[in-house]
Amino acid sequence: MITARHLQKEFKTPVVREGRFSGLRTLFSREYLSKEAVRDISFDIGKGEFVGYIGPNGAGKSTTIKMLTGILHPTSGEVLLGGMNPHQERRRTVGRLGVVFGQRSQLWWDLPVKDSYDILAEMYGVRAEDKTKRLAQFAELLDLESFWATPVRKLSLGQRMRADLAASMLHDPELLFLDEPTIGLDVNAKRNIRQFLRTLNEEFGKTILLTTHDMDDIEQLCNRVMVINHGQLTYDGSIPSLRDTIGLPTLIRVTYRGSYHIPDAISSAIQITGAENQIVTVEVNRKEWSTMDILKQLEQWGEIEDVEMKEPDFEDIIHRVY
Ligand SMILES: Nc1ncnc2c1ncn2[C@@H]1O[C@H](COP(=O)(O)OP(=O)(O)OP(=O)(O)O)[C@@H](O)[C@H]1O
Repeated sequence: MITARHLQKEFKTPVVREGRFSGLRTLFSREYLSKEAVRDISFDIGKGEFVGYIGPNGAGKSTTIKMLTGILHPTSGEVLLGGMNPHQERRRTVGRLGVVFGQRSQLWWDLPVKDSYDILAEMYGVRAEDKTKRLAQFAELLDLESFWATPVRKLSLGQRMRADLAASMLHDPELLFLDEPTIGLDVNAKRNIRQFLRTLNEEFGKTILLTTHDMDDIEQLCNRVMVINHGQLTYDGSIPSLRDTIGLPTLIRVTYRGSYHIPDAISSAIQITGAENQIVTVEVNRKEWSTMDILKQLEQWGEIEDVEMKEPDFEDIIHRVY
């Protein structure tokens, strides 16, 4: 569905001159600073995948998305969306993709929400009956009707995001690019948006590429994550294998019934981080040891009453990757 081959983007900005007539001298300057925003990125995204594209600020995410959607021309490399080059075959590819930027709206600020849909349907050549059918579907899934007639500028952020998502899907694209769709939203609004995205992916079979700084979005929605840092792809795979690669320890809290005894020599795979009253806390690397093996060890120390396990937070894992 999406193919990126050796994508590169270098930005050249003129060196800013100082002193008298600095603006004019900068304008005619032949000296440039170059910035390699994206360096030799390649990947394939198949139909129906839900992929998270993450990385620290300035890593090159937006630049990649702009190249994928045909807004920016790569310095070198190739992008194909469903076999088409989005830059050269702009009109055809635009019809197959939907884009949502959390920070910007594609709706008309002073018009009621429903008027924006009329304009977009016209622009994309959506037939009247398709528009009615899809809007009825989205109205139900996103509860649009309560602000149907409200001018976009008066919508709350959560309402605006729901309205924008419906707008991006009005022409029924197969591919959806989302840039921070839950930014600034409260817990409830985030949940609604995530549910809608899940429905689009699982029930409508849409292929989705999601850029976000919200790791809960990634963990809850994506079956694959790509990490970009300093313009390079540093990880591309599933979340469980990312956990394994980073290998942060799992925390196990064991409550013993009665007395227990921690032997002097224990496996180096187990680190004791606390032993107070009846509770012993250990950190274990589950890459080296299975849960059963660890529990068998802990059982030898005393009679176990209760066990609690805590996997490393996804945020902590990502912190290691960045
Ligand atoms: N038009 C441009 N001209 C010059 N440099 C640019 C331009 N657009 C982006 N850059 C630079 O390219 C690098 C990557 O920027 P990009 O916006 O792709 O990062 P990002 O990963 O989307 O960051 P964020 O998470 O902050 O949105 C940054 O150093 C940025 O300053």
